[in-house]
Amino acid sequence: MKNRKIIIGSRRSKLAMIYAEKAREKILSYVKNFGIDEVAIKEIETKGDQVLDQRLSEVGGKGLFSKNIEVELLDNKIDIAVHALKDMPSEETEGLLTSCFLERNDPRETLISKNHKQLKDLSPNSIIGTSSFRREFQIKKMRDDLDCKLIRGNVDTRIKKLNENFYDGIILSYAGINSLGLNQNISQIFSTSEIIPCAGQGVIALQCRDNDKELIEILKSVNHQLTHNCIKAERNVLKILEGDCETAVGVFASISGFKINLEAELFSLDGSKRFHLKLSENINKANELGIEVGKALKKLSNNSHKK
Ligand SMILES: NCc1[nH]cc(CCC(=O)O)c1CC(=O)O
Repeated sequence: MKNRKIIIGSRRSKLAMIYAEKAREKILSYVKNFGIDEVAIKEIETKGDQVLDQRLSEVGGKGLFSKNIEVELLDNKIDIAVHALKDMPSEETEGLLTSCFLERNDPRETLISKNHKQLKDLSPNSIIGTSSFRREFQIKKMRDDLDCKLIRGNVDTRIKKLNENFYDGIILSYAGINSLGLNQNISQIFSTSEIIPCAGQGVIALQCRDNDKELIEILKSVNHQLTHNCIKAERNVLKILEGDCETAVGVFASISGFKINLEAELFSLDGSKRFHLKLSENINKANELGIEVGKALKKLSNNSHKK
């Protein structure tokens, strides 16, 4: 390939731009081998950024953050779309390919609270800001007196709303806060078993057109294989459950030696029932493990997780 310029498209938010820059640097460290001249970044506004007063599931569900960016990719206006994997629907858009993932950032969930209190020390009936049913049910599992209220917006907007006393605490991912350099706000970090993250949390995904052979080759060398194995397992659980943003499901895969461990929990639609599973497989069976756990959870829930 000669003198090709690559354009990366990403959401306009500060965090998305940091993710795009990470992807850019990673690609640049490989391009010498591929004859790429320049890697540019283009900011794209998405519906998920525009509508800030409703739950994502109410605005229109799947792909709110990714759709506009995917359209630009299909229209040849950009060459690579960078997404926070957890914001992507579990089914791939026709004509596109997502098979390159950067090494996972810290996948854990954190509490940011007034006066740096831990969850157990919050006053009775405190208000937690989250727009995710998964986080709501997981928090209530630990403290059933707490009240969860909708919060939307970027990470910094959410912290601002906490400081304006609309909430006593908010739950955010470590990866986002850390990437923005806002760690000093963190009051508590939960282990991935205390609060099982959502599938793909902390993973940056690079998507391209499925017929862009040159780029597919480059992205193959950029891809972090162990992360790839983990998210295959995690996202297969979502596929089997046919979940959307309203599905309250935590899924987390980790590698130890030649094993891949998958822990998952699924809640019924009203949050009253919890189904939990933890299984291990040989690392080259990541796909199968995800399917197995997904099917087992589906059976346990007897479709109580769906409308
Ligand atoms: N849905 C919002 C979102 N999408 C990606 C991240 C950052 C974490 C990540 O990259 O997985 C966040 C914020 C959060 O959950 O704290």
